[in-house]
Amino acid sequence: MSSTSTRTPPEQHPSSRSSTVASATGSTGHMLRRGLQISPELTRGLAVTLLLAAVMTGGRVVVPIAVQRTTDDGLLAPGGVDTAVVWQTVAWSALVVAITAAAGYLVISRLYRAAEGGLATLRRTAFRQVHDLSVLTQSTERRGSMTSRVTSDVDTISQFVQFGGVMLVISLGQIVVSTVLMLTYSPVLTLVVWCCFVPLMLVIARFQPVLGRAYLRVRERVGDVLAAVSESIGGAATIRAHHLQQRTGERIDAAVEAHRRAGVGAHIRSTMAFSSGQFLSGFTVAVVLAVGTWLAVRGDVTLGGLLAFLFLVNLFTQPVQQATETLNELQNAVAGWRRVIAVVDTPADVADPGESGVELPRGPVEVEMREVTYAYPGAEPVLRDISWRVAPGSRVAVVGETGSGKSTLVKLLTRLMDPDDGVVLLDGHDLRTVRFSSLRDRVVLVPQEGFLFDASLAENVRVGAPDADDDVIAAAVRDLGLGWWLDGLPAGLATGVGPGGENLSAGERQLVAIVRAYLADPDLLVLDEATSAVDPASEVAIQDALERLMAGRTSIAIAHRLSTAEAADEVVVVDAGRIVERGPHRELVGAGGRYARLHASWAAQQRS
Ligand SMILES: Nc1ncnc2c1ncn2[C@@H]1O[C@H](COP(=O)(O)OP(=O)(O)OP(=O)(O)O)[C@@H](O)[C@H]1O
Repeated sequence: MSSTSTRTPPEQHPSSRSSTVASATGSTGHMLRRGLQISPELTRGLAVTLLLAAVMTGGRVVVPIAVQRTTDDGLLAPGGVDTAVVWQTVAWSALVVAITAAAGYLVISRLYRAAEGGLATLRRTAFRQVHDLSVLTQSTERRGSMTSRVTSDVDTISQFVQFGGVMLVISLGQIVVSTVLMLTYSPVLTLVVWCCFVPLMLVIARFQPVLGRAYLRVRERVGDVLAAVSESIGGAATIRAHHLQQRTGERIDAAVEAHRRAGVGAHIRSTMAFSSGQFLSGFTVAVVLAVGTWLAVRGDVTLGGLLAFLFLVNLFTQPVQQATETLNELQNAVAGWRRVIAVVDTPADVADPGESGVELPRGPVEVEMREVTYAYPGAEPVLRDISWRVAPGSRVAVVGETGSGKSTLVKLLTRLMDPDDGVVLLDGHDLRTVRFSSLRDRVVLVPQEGFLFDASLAENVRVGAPDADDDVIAAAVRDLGLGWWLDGLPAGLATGVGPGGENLSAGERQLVAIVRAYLADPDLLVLDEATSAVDPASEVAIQDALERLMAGRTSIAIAHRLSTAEAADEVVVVDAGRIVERGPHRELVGAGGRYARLHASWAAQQRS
């Protein structure tokens, strides 16, 4: 028996045997559309935001117009300085600037709200999906890498959606508005401006996929760093015990170095785009000044027109430069989106039939496997043609050598995975047709290495029955004959178990698992017996509590202890993925086969 009982987790459906989560493929546009589909908050109220953004953009052209009017119609008016025109223009400009500022405030606050809402939904969706993926998919993806998909990859998206997306639209609007105004002042100068900038735009367009790949590499390296770090923290005790500090340090260094290189590569590429934008802005202003002065001397533009034009060039070049930066953010965001969407869109390979599924009635369960075969992806079958029936209320011990397929059998019985061939039945119903909610109520898996949360004992056992109050929990502990244990704990049920349950002994962790399972009150108990040794007194307490837990329920235990096999109604011997012997303990010992040999070695071990 082991440290935790968990209710069979909700898993999803069989179609795909692929167990890995890579990065989603598809064009930037496709990724954006899919991202917006997953987080509808990002586009909610967008029309109003864009309208306000249009006001904000339109308001920006007031300065060049004001400059032109005050210069040409005010300061250089044919009849001398016209102060009325100057004051009037200044007053109007002040009003428009105030409105523009208010619109800007509203745009930004609306964007932040939409972005935070959308990203929270994305995080939640991705996180739930991580739990819906089969154990197989979860175990093939390194934990840190999976964590980075749900956390830091989502953060990269936030920078873009908080401002970049709408900035791109505002920039585009600003380019159009300034171009129209520039045309009214001087078509020739407008042509000059566009001629300077078109090459940059073409370069940027060609550069985007390169940047996209560079940022995806950065995201992947972030995942690698997190995976290496979390593994080294999780395995700290083993690392110390085997003096692996140097090797672990080297692995982390290598991951950090790869991340550094990827980061520098991406930033250098984006800086090249940014610097070329800056260079071209300066260059354009210089050319406009030269050509504009020549046109002014010829009388083709007024002084006010030229000054206004220079402001407009600034209005034009600013969003073009901004756009290069925003496009970088976009590529970074799309790289993050690719990795998160890959999680969200990975077909969960064990599906809940949901409302249309079967609701199993309460009472001891009959379990049956019919010609079940299972192979892990890309490997030979580890279970072949297993046919087996467990009568309601009976107690079965599954034994076999290490690697024979016992744990795989348990995963199929609790629907952590589905078989490739054959069927697993509970009370005659194919497990695939049983609602998860019903499965969770009726079947409880007590894994070998369960998880204890860094919380009180009460909170940890409440995993089995979330609604149980302290009195119910205390009563359950006493029902299991463990009152002495509870009474001896420093703070009773409020005792903290520590991270991973480290404040408890191995035996006590097993007791927590038993209480959890008892509170869950299942009809079928699937036990993966712990191999860790405990002191004789704890062993007796565990055995006694287990007896009480199993009473009146069907139970299937992977047995590592002789006593469990001896007490079972039936022993099933698994060897190389097949059931090779089955029957009551005494009969099998008498038969002198594989079980008899296993039993003899157990007995010898116990004597020694
Ligand atoms: N996630 C996995 N991916 C690929 N192969 C796996 C996976 N899990 C188990 N296997 C392989 O399947 C075979 C059966 O493993 P299983 O864990 O079911 O054996 P077991 O009898 O429970 O062993 P033990 O008593 O040591 O726990 C082994 O060869 C193992 O290497």
